[in-house]
Amino acid sequence: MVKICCIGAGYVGGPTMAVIALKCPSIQVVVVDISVSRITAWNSEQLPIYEPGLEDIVKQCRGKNLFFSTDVEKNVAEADIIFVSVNTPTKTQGLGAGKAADLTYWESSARMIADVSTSNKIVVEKSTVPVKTAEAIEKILSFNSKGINYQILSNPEFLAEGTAIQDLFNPDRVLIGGRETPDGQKAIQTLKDVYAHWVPEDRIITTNLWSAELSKLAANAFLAQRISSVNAMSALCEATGADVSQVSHAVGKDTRIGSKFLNASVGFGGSCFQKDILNLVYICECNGLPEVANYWKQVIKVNDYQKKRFVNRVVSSMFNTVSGKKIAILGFAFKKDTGDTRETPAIDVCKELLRDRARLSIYDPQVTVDQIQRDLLMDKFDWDHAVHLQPMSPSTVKKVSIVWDAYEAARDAHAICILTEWDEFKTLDYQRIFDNMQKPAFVFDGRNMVNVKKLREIGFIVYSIGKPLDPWIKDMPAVA
Ligand SMILES: NC(=O)c1ccc[n+]([C@@H]2O[C@H](COP(=O)([O-])OP(=O)(O)OC[C@H]3O[C@@H](n4cnc5c(N)ncnc54)[C@H](O)[C@@H]3O)[C@@H](O)[C@H]2O)c1
Ligand SMILES: O=c1ccn([C@@H]2O[C@H](COP(=O)(O)OP(=O)(O)O[C@H]3O[C@H](CO)[C@@H](O)[C@H](O)[C@H]3O)[C@@H](O)[C@H]2O)c(=O)[nH]1
Repeated sequence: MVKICCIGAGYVGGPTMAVIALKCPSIQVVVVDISVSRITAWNSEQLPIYEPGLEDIVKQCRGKNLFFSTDVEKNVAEADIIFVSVNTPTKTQGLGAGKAADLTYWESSARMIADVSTSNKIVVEKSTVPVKTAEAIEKILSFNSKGINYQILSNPEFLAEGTAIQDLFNPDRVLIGGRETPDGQKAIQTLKDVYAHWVPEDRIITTNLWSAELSKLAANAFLAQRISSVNAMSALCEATGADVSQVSHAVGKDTRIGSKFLNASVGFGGSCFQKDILNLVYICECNGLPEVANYWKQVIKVNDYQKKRFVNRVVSSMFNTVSGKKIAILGFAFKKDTGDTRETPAIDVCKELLRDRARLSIYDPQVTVDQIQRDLLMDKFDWDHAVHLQPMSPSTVKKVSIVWDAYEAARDAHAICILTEWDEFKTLDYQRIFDNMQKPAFVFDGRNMVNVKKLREIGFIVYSIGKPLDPWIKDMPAVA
């Protein structure tokens, strides 16, 4: 029986290994992690991450050919294929701080593999890493090899949160990079055989190591670039009376451009886009390519501009002051169908509003009170580091209440900001909400999901990203 061990039981390690276990009953899969609480949760009724469809799969396979364990060394030693799916955050200190990927967790995993291995291994980079990381890992392993043959493969993951299971069941492509030697090609074939249990062969792409590593960064940069492009257009739409939804529909109808990923928003979030583009920028700079670095840097700058622009709209519309005013925040996760808040635009928006002395009442169906408190206290990039580097028992952020109902959040509020596109926000009783709010009552829709016409009929003053402006808002330009 082929034995797979995955180091890192996070948003990638957990779902990908669960799907491999489901699709390959003849393979034994063990997911290991140094975090005892995470492993305990994977072995419990309450999984550590919320992902539609995941619970069913875990329940089907757990205890049969899918196991979660904190016994990292034993399971690594016994495995034939080791996936490394640990976090690769942005460095917060030292050389490359604020840009370069921090490979501390990756390197310690590689050293541990070298320490405990007694048989040949295929080591698979599942984490998103800088191009050429495989070479560094090869060096660590070969300097400590004790005669063991290690083959390193790059197999970046393209799943998106909220649709992870769907993406894993039916991937656009599976990418495997390896050495162009006979041993390298043999290792590629072994991994290909795993995916071939359910992925059609023509969707399994094989490349050299560096192309696979770089393709992951490139794919995320291209995706994020589309959002920054449409968000940049949204500012111009507001200035000219064009409607960004109509513009993206018209643009996306061109089959060369395509319609996906053209929704204007308060900004992209999530643990990957910003981190991976910063990483790409740093790699370009290190390779003496400042023009290329600046090109990609602009994607992040436009994203920051979009978040700032949204807050400016809120404050300027409300007579340039939100001091002491209650503002309801609907949605805190970085997108719907996940409880993940890493780099969510809600953090920046909330922090800015708090700086302007607003009182916030936050509602999200999947994010815990503790997580929101932690996020509002944490410094940039700290979220992706070990727990001991994060505020341990967050003291309550004053002026923030976290409630479990959108109506409660909006009661007596002056304004509502919609920051995550949860489906339930489409069907709220906005008349009831309006009746219980201070007047004038504002809705700032950061996800373009409300029916603007209906809400204006109720009496709301509505701001929707990139849409023709309410006359009220038009007269109050958002100047930074
Ligand atoms: N989240 C996504 O949607 C996504 C998608 C594609 C790729 N990625 C990439 O995959 C990687 C993992 O992302 P994630 O979101 O799953 O991260 P995560 O933080 O949810 O999980 C990483 C896990 O690795 C564990 N870990 C760290 N060092 C360890 C060690 N030495 N031994 C054992 N366990 C260790 C941590 O405790 C943590 O539970 C990152 O490189 C990320 O960029 C993420
Ligand atoms: O038209 C759009 C599409 C997305 N977003 C926002 O962009 C962010 C990222 O969304 P999405 O890409 O769907 O989720 P992620 O889970 O971050 O997935 C991205 O990052 C992963 C980690 O690298 C990759 O594996 C995926 O392919 C890539 O889509 C979220 O805040 C979305 O709300 C928009 O604002 N407009």
